[in-house]
Amino acid sequence: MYNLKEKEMIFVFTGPDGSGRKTISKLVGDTLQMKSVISYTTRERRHYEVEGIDYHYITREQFLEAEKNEEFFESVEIDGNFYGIKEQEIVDRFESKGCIYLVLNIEGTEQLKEKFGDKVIRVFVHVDRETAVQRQKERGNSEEEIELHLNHFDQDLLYKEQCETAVENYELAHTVFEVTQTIEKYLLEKTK
Ligand SMILES: Nc1ncnc2c1ncn2[C@@H]1O[C@H](COP(=O)(O)OP(=O)(O)OP(=O)(O)O)[C@@H](O)[C@H]1O
Ligand SMILES: Nc1nc2c(ncn2[C@@H]2O[C@H](COP(=O)(O)O)[C@@H](O)[C@H]2O)c(=O)[nH]1
Repeated sequence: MYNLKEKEMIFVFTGPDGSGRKTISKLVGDTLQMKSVISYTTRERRHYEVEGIDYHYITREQFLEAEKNEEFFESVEIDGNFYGIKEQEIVDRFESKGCIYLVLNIEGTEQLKEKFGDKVIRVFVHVDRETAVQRQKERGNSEEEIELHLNHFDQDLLYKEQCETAVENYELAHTVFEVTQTIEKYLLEKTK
């Protein structure tokens, strides 16, 4: 397992599905010139997703083989599908910059927090249940998928209290501004 170096940090965007983590993290990452790493998943590609941009879509066999070879930095099973981030890709990212961001479910976030402590800053993004459902419907998620997400919505919300920072995501520009400022503070602190 890769051990983060002294000044290396990971910002993890977490929270319930549909809260806007991917959207916010991308905009904040672009603003701060901070990059992410694309996850591998065995989940089927949704019609609006693109291979190599949203995920790398692989078979269960490929995933299990990679797991056997200890290629994953972290991995989880969610609603019957596997998700993971390749360690080598994390190492490559850290070579070009000392901080990266990831968008993870709560279990994966907690795994990294336990391993790396203060080097992991958790940004919890949240909206109310109705808004999360509405956004997923508008984006074209199936009813079944939304239902699966809702099964752990309330449980996911409880994790907010444990995170280093939390933000409500209603007005996009405002949320991005707030999160950018928060992350900048952590980055400034790191350079001291
Ligand atoms: N502030 C906002 N106002 C309106 N729509 C938003 C806002 N933030 C995100 N969205 C939209 O909501 C949908 C879900 O956002 P996003 O994919 O970023 O969420 P997520 O938390 O990563 O969840 P998931 O894992 O389900 O994708 C997207 O269609 C996105 O464009
Ligand atoms: N722990 C990890 N969580 C991941 C990874 N890639 C994505 N995710 C999270 O999984 C759920 C479901 O995602 P969906 O795209 O199928 O709706 C969501 O919370 C993602 O943020 C990963 O590599 N590890």
